[in-house]
Amino acid sequence: MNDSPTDILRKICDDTRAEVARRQAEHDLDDIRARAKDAEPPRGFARALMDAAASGRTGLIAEIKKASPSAGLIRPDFDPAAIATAYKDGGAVCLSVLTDATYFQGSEADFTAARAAVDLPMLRKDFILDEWQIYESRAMGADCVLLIMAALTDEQARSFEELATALDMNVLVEVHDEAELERALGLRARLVGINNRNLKTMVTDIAVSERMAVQIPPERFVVAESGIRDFADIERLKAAGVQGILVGESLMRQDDITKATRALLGVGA
Ligand SMILES: O=P(O)(O)OC[C@@H](O)[C@@H](O)c1c[nH]c2ccccc12
Repeated sequence: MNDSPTDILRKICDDTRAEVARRQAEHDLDDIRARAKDAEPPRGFARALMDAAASGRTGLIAEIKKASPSAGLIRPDFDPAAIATAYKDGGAVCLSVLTDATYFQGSEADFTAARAAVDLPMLRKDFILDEWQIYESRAMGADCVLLIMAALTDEQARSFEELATALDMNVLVEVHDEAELERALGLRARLVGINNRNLKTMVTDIAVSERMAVQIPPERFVVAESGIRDFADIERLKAAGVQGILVGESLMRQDDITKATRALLGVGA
């Protein structure tokens, strides 16, 4: 690994730790645990994806993303509830909502507004570095959390997965290369996400998913993430064994999100 101190992921993680410490000062562990216990029951995230795949469709996790470090502001007229509804009408089976404020201009309010607008299972998309954030995710109503192998030790990944599972959430484990994949396969998570974006260079290339999907054993469910733009991309990914996709930017840039989502999935209007 050639992690340098200027590595963007490292910087995001440092800032996230500081931000989490600020929030922990408002809600300590007992408090956030109690809120997680009282949260609305989980919606089956992995099940929704698997049902789609079982009926021959590529399960779309559509992402609500206002801005990103690589693209800057993506959607100025940002209404998470309206976008959630448009995604659902377009055929998304799950939603992902960025809650990181510093780099993605997201928030917990975006997440809860989207969740209230639709009945789709919800991924809380953030940089999870502390068990406190797992309770926090369930407390806001998350049905799935993302665990980024590049940001975690094996021990952290294992214990976070165990906690998320105990709270009845699913886990999407994210990998970008073979070394991370090998570590991820040591976990129990069914859902393995291959991030096409190189977090050091910010370049996306769906060939990363094509190369890696074939290395993932059939009992796992393969999700390709980032840089997916059209139906031709999906056909390429499907041919490589990808069963689900996570798409944000290319849909968030469209005026008519429902229409764009249908077009992406190759569904007639
Ligand atoms: O907007 P895109 O290129 O369609 O990508 C979506 C999603 O894969 C991307 O937002 C993402 C994948 N892994 C992440 C980890 C943190 C933040 C963001 C991400």
